[in-house]
Amino acid sequence: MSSNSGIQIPSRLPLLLTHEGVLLPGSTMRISVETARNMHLVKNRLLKGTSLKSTIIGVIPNTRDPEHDTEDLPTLHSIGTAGLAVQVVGSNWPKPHYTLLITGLCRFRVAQLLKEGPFPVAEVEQLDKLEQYTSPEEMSEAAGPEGELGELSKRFYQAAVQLVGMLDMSVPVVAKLRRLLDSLPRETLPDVLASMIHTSNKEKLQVLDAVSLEERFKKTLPLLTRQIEGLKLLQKTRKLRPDDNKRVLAVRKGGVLPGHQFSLDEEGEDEDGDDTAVLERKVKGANMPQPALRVCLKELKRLKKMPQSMPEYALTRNYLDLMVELPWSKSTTDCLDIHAARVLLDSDHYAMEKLKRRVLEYLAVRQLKSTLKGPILCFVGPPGVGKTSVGRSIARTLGREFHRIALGGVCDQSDIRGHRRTYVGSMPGRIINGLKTVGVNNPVFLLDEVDKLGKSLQGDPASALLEVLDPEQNHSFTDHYLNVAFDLSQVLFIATANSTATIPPALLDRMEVLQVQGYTQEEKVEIAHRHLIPHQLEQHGLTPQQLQIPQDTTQDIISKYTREAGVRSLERKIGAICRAVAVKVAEGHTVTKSEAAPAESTPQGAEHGGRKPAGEIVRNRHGYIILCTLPGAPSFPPVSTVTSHTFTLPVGCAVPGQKSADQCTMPSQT
Ligand SMILES: Nc1ncnc2c1ncn2[C@@H]1O[C@H](COP(=O)(O)OP(=O)(O)OP(=O)(O)O)[C@@H](O)[C@H]1O
Repeated sequence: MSSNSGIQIPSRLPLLLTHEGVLLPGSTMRISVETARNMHLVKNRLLKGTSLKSTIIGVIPNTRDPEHDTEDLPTLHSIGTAGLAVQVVGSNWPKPHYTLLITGLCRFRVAQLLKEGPFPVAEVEQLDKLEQYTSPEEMSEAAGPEGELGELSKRFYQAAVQLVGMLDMSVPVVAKLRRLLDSLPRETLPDVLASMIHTSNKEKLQVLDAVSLEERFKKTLPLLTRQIEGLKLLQKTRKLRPDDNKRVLAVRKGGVLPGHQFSLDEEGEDEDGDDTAVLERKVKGANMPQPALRVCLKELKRLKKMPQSMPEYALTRNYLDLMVELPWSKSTTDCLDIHAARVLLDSDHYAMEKLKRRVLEYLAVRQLKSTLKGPILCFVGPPGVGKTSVGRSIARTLGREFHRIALGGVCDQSDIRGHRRTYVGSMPGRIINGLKTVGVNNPVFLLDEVDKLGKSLQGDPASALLEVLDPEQNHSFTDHYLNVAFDLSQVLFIATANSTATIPPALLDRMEVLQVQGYTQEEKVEIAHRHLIPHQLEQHGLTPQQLQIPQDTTQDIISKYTREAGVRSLERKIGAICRAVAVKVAEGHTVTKSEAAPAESTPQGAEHGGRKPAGEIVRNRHGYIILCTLPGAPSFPPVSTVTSHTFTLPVGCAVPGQKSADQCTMPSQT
């Protein structure tokens, strides 16, 4: 249907190729500008042009697979829609990006491609009549009341009225749509309705290609009927099960209403409605206290009224998601068996009697009084004495969740208390985040390195901790982001510090300080053999048969290789030994007869006067034995003194006379 009368579009149009759908005349579409071609069009034509003519562009559906779209121009679909760019939104930072709002005017056919770059320009032939106004009567007259087109347009109009009648007329946009149906020329109805109802891109493309009006009516009428049937089914399902939103969704997803593009119809609103309905159910089922529930319901009400495209929608949604995820009344049951707790604590850590006693006391009182508030303990001691790891062990003993909050270097109070929601990128603080992570309201929170909190212009995090760590106040801890109180009284807070000197007095006053002393040499040897060596062997995939470390060797490592109150370096040294042995094991060294011969008979043994040189790993029949780790120092005990009873490791021992000549130097720690 060529147009000779009415408004004419320019005969040369710049072309915008889009993957984002099919623009039909009479509808408006938002198109994101991504390709270099389209970017040039926006920059050189839309942003530079000053006349109305320069805002008219040709929109052509890009039928090439977006995954394989390249710089070169694809084969152009022969029919496109001339559109008016009514809005160009975008920014040049961090990289140029634009979004166009385009209103479709009429169809055109690409007559000839005039240029390809930087953006394509084509000579076009206008296919639709573009007039200011054609009344429905004029249209009927033109088609003739008895003509097939007249009949088709009448049926189409009636179906459209039926469809709109099924929607909720109290919604302003629906009422407007009803008025629009009467005022629009009927020839425009197929395009307008096809862009509103659920149609796939392929179906829209067929409507676009239907140049003859009759064909267009024929193509869109079944789509309209399908939408009506879908709505009927939806309404029937609702009547049957008014509350079962899932069923409604399933009906939709089942293909009654295919396609998932933008539409003004009821379904779009429903999906949104379902989403908020699910959220509402979650809010009501989150068992939150009344004040928090009130706030949530208020926010939910606002959310329902907000369009999804509004930035605040996402913020409110995130807030509500967090609120429903928080463990307002979810807690774990404490394991109050004192005997089992004692065994567990002893199996995890050697010594540390004071700490263990305090935990058992807490357990005992909890047995007698179930509403006991969580104490706030502060373990103070030198690095590596097991303050952090005992915290983890306490959580395990109590059967509670464990969460560690590293406070070293934190200098912003919003790290603890969160940001107010008015800030861009606002987040809850670490306490609320931790609760969300563990999902229960009675975890063990380890506030690690509380003495290393910093101060800055962003406030003093130590002051923010005052409320958290005050048993009298923390039942109503208010994070700035949540803006409602959360009860922290069941949380067991354990702080760790290397020294009390840098802890602000007000904070220190709220905590029960338990000093953890450094270990004696004997204690370290016990810790090494009970915990560190088995742990390191496991970490390096070695068995106790493959590496046995005599107590004398451990003592030597402790006294000559480590100078510390804790056992961290000791653990590292043992790790280094394990790595060296792991290399030997991986190389597949097998013990030969000569290797198993007594060391005294070997030249090396003689060279050292019967003593092993320093820093050696000596292998026996069963595996490897570390004799000494002192490089060059002659003070380690001769192998003959290493007997089975000197081993703490349960399996295997060095048997005198099985020393090997296959020796290597003690690995340096890496
Ligand atoms: N008494 C002990 N029994 C068993 N293992 C221990 C003992 N003391 C320390 N350890 C071990 O020492 C290592 C270091 O401990 P941890 O990290 O808890 O030290 P810390 O006191 O928290 O140090 P920092 O103050 O530097 O944080 C851990 O692997 C831990 O298991």
